[in-house]
Amino acid sequence: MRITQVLERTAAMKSSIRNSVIDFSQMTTSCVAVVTDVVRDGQPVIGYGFNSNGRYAQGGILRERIIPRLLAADAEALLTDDQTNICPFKAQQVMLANEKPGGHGERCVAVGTVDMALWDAVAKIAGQPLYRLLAERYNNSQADERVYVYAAGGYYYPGKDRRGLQEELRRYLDMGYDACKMKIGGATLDEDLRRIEAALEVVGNGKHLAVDANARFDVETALQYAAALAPLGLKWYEEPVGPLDYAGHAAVAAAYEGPLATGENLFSMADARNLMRHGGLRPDRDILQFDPVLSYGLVEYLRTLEMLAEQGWSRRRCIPHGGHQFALHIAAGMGLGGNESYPEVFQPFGGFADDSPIENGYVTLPDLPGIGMELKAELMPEFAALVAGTV
Ligand SMILES: O=C([O-])CC(=O)C(=O)O
Ligand SMILES: [Mg+2]
Repeated sequence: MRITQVLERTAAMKSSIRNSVIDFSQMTTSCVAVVTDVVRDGQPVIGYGFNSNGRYAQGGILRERIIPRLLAADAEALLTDDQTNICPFKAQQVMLANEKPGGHGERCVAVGTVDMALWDAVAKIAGQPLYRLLAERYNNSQADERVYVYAAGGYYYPGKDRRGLQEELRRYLDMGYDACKMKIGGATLDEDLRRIEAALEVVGNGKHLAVDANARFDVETALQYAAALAPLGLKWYEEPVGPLDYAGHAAVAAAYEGPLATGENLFSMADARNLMRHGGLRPDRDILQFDPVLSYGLVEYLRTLEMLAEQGWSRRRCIPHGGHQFALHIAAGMGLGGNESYPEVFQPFGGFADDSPIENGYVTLPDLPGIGMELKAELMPEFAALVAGTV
């Protein structure tokens, strides 16, 4: 068997929402298809991937470096030793040939996007949903049959008032979510506190509401917010300071008793390890949000999970960023604490399979081999446009 083509295109992921640091009016993502000569049900197996959200499309790096390396490799260099399936670990070595360590830039996103498509193909070739394959290979066959998910939204957008925020969060609860996340840091502290109060009226109490500052604050402002948030007993306070400011995280953790969440902008096991070594985070309460797609893919994420175990952290503290089905499978297969969900934003990439209702904050995974992109009707045209006429 061999990989016959690796296709990529840029898709729009834009909307008028903004968090405290960026708006998403120009946001894009790369869609990737890994085409193989393996035939299942009369069709060649194709794996699909996209680059999560929050980082722009990676077309240049994909076209100039990553894809040519894969296509130039001997077929066997990308396969398992018994030659029956693709080996994402070997593929990662090929994709990262002649790349220096550290300073990850955006290549980690490009590699992670292809990695998603490779794992989709691997699971389809094996005839299994990805989460079951992962559980069998890496988690003593202990898959979670349902995964905790929370509804991320609560963005700022033009004309949106507190009532608009309340209506949005109410829709999430009506869909079956039991917790929501909203943005802070894009308004004054006073206005944010009024927004949070309005949100709490809908969700009931702080246990059902997380807030996300998107790394907007310096340490002093983060501490001011921490003091104001402390009495609310929130689910978590996310990215209070810059992702690489480990001492800043430690200062906030020392002052704020409630759970902190962070990690979506750390893009390698080595960066995650620095956070664990120096960020003052607490294994009994804090949440780690490393996104497997933004950070070199599942191959690297497995290294990160190993590192966390060495540092004495349970995998249940991990709730990945990105609201994609890939991380949902990883959460179910590897026994993570849950996964983010974007029920309304970042469409058509946000959200899970069309027929997967949320019940009391949990979602079950479809039985289809692979990741299940095919079960999200509005998403598939993004990939179909990529492969049309090529297979
Ligand atoms: O607004 C964003 O960039 C997304 C984000 O932080 C999240 O999902 O936690
Ligand atoms: Mg965030």
